Amino acid sequence: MNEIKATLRDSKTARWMVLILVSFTMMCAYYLTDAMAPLQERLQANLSWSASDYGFFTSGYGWFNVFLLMLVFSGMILDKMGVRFTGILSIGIMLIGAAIKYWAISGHVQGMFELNILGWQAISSSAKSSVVAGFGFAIFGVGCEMFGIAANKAVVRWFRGKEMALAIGLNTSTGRIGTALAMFTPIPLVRMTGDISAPVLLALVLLCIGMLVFILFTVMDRKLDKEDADAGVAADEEFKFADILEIGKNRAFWYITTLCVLFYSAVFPFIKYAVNLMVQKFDISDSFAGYIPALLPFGALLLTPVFGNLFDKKGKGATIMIIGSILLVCVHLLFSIPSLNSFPIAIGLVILLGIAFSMVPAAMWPSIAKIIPHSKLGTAYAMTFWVQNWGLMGVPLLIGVVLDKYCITGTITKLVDGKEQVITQYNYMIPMLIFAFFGFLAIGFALLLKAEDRKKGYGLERPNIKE
Ligand SMILES: C[C@H](NC(=O)[C@@H](N)CCCCN)C(=O)O
Repeated sequence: MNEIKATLRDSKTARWMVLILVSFTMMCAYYLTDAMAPLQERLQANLSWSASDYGFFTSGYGWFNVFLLMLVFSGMILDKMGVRFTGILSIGIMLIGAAIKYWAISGHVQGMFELNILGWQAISSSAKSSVVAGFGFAIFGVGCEMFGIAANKAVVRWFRGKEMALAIGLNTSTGRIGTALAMFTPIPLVRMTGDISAPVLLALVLLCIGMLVFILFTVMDRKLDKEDADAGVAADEEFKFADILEIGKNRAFWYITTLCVLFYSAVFPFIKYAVNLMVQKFDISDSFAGYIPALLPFGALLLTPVFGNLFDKKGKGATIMIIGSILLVCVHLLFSIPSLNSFPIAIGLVILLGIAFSMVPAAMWPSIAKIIPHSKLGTAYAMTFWVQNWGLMGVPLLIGVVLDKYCITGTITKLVDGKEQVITQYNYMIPMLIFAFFGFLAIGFALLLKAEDRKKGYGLERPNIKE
């Protein structure tokens, strides 16, 4: 009988160490993604952005991923070059993008921008700084998504057959710490420094530390490669174009992917407007408003591993996704009711949204690993992220335009950071109904997934841990 040699992967300490290293960088990336979200009002007042400019800038995250198919290339690079190379490359790309974004909002870009193609106004008059910041965010988005798939693949590599869903859940949770910090640290930082770009600068410094931490991970991962080679563990197959076709033929994959774009379209874009919603609908003071949406990722950060662990031990992955989607619809419908505007309701709804935001990701990402072979996992995650990026790109823009067109209720003049500023007021009912509609469709796809799993026997309702 062949003796199976223990590798670094079999050491609990090594596995969890790897998770800490990868997750720290994930946290820095997520902080950078949302560090400007609480500044919507200030960006509008200080840089003369409209809600559409803010939506346009925010949609920048997905431009290159979607239109230049950068996510698909990222998946190929990941499956061909491995997690170490892809991880370092992605952090480098994030740093370049974030530096451009910083430059754009720190007063170096002034004036208005219009793009006319043969007399047709392709981009209506927008603040130049929002266009340049959007361009930087587009580059950053390429790196951030590339890092996301590399991190998922790294975690699966180290935790396969062990605490896989728990580890993916913890990795995602650490990302959520970044999002939570991004909700409540930027406004105090701007107040302290008097500089609207200070949060982005802090995020850039954090990401440089993230790069160093990730380099430590590559040292451990290289060691595992060597041990695997010595133990005769076959290296992953290289990427082939046929993989895309093969993954594309899997109906369950499309159900998960469609569920993913719908669900995330109702969460990440919501986060971008949540601080403003708290100020304008729930009348929460600007300095405190960020703490409420921070409960969302904070709740998710505590509960994602709980649901990941539940999935590992008890299964019920598809059912968890159905319940999470139902919860999402209920929360957005309640947010849309104008008379429900008290402080406890804001807190309660955000906490419920945090629970939904833990359930679906905790079951969704490990489910992909259950239906797609490991060698094609990078490509599969990339394809899912690509479809998801249509939502991350389109929905914030849609919400910005809807706010400007249908939701303005007036303007008020108030003191912001010691200056009198004119602030546009919005009624958020229509945006919340749009988010609820996405959630409603997500329930349908979660149900289809459960039926497909029953038919094909993928085991999404069965535990992940092999006893
Ligand atoms: C792991 C997963 N990541 C994604 O869905 C990314 N495509 C989007 C990251 C956006 C960063 N704020 C997740 O966060 O659940």
